[in-house]
Amino acid sequence: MSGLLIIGAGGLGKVIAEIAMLLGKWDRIAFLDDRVDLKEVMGFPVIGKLTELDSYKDDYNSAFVAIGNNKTRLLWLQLVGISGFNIPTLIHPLSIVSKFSSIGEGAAVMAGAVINAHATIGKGCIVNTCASIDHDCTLEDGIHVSPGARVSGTVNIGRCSWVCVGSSIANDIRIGSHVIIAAGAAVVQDVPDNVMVAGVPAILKREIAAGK
Ligand SMILES: CC(=O)SCCNC(=O)CCNC(=O)[C@H](O)C(C)(C)COP(=O)(O)OP(=O)(O)OC[C@H]1O[C@@H](n2cnc3c(N)ncnc32)[C@H](O)[C@@H]1OP(=O)(O)O
Repeated sequence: MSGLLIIGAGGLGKVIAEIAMLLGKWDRIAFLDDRVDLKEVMGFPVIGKLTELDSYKDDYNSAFVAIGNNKTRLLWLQLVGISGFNIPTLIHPLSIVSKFSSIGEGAAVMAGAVINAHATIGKGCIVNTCASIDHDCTLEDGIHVSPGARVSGTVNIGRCSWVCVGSSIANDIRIGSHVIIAAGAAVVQDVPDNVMVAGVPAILKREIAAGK
């Protein structure tokens, strides 16, 4: 047994802590969070700030980044790797994940999610509650597929994109990097990099400045 440090004690951190608890692989779980007043979440201690990461390496050999912002999550994932922590993949026991799929380090699959055969999920991705990723999809690093979103077969999604709650993507579609697909959208054609699309069918709503 060993220790798991969860980076970020917000909503995502809580869900991650519960999955880690259910998996039973760690004998202690703690958070790092920059809110000075926060001392405990769900019975797990908040033991320090994010910048203090390195000082906890002796007591916690694994770390998981639970930061909602996709770019920030990937950045911290890189830092956690450089610091030499093990980076687990956290899969809720009540999700359905094909043995023919692959899921990158630092990614999480929440309760009720389904990942079908030959889907590839990148590092630091979040497949949230009851979302589905169908066969032959490729999700690059740092993507968040929000609760109840549906990604049909053979869809490619670029780095750090956000598929918002309840949206759907038709099969054989390419979604660019740093894209936001708004809540409830139905995407039926390819989407370029750095845009927000919304509606049924989804149309371009605005551009997103590169790097945002
Ligand atoms: C466990 C969890 O909680 S995980 C988190 C889950 N959360 C989500 O999935 C977030 C869902 N949020 C949304 O969908 C939001 O609307 C966002 C993030 C897309 C808003 O993005 P923004 O770029 O800030 O959109 P903004 O408010 O500037 O709106 C831009 C335009 O898009 C429209 N728009 C925004 N969202 C939607 C939508 N879901 N459907 C249709 N149109 C929309 C706006 O009305 C506006 O239209 P207009 O230019 O014609 O007036």
